[in-house]
Amino acid sequence: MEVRGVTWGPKRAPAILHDISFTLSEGEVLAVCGANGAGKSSLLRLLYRHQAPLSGSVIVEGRDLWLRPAREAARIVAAVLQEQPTDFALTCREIVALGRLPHRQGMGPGARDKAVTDAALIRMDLGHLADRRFGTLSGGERQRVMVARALAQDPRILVLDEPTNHLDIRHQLELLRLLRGLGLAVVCTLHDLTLAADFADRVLILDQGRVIADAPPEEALTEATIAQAFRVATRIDRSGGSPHFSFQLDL
Ligand SMILES: Nc1ncnc2c1ncn2[C@@H]1O[C@H](COP(=O)(O)OP(=O)(O)OP(=O)(O)O)[C@@H](O)[C@H]1O
Repeated sequence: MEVRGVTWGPKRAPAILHDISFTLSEGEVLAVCGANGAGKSSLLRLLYRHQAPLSGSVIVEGRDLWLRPAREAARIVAAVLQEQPTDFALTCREIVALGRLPHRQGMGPGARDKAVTDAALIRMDLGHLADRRFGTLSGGERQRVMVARALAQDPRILVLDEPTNHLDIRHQLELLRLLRGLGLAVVCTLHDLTLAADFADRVLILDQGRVIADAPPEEALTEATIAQAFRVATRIDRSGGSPHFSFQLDL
């Protein structure tokens, strides 16, 4: 994926994203970090073909994402969003099976659709919940269903908005390890800088809709960039295996 100079903002309002460019290679994991309102979710919406950039382009596998039909784009890019389906009467399996829609031939699901749906349920540790109604699941279980739906979509690029929300520590680590192991290009927003440092190949930091860093975690997550992006004083202890961040309000 190649993002070339994209700008976006709501109609008749100042721009929110300013001239953003970056590339994402196969198998690479990119964490997008930044303060509340920095533009992370807005940027992600351009990547899964939900919103078109006002200028610039998102090129996927050599072609502008917006020149591809929606169904074709959905076979390439899958998204896990913060908003979840409101159709609480559907079972887990039915929601995960929705991920197969861009691939389906003919009327109903075929044998491959069923096999891929089952594999995604198992992969997200949801086998025992497959026939439960979505509305009866806990927040973390619902989040895992949404990731399973995206996996069932069998995409080449996975875009996730705060995927670790609602997950306990074990499920956070399991999810991030799973994402790393998929071999897909992954873009995800993360508020937890330690998780971003441990899990991402690259960290892109947004500040007021502009990229202020796009580099491997140890280069991107510095005391200076964190101070600029989050308006907090930071000390980073890199003496252990993972960096340890401590924060103070006073700059
Ligand atoms: N459709 C819209 N109309 C007006 N303002 C919008 C719209 N979409 C986003 N914004 C504004 O753009 C800014 C960036 O929003 P965005 O949701 O991308 O931030 P974020 O970095 O994901 O924040 P958070 O960490 O709080 O989720 C915010 O100030 C938001 O209010």
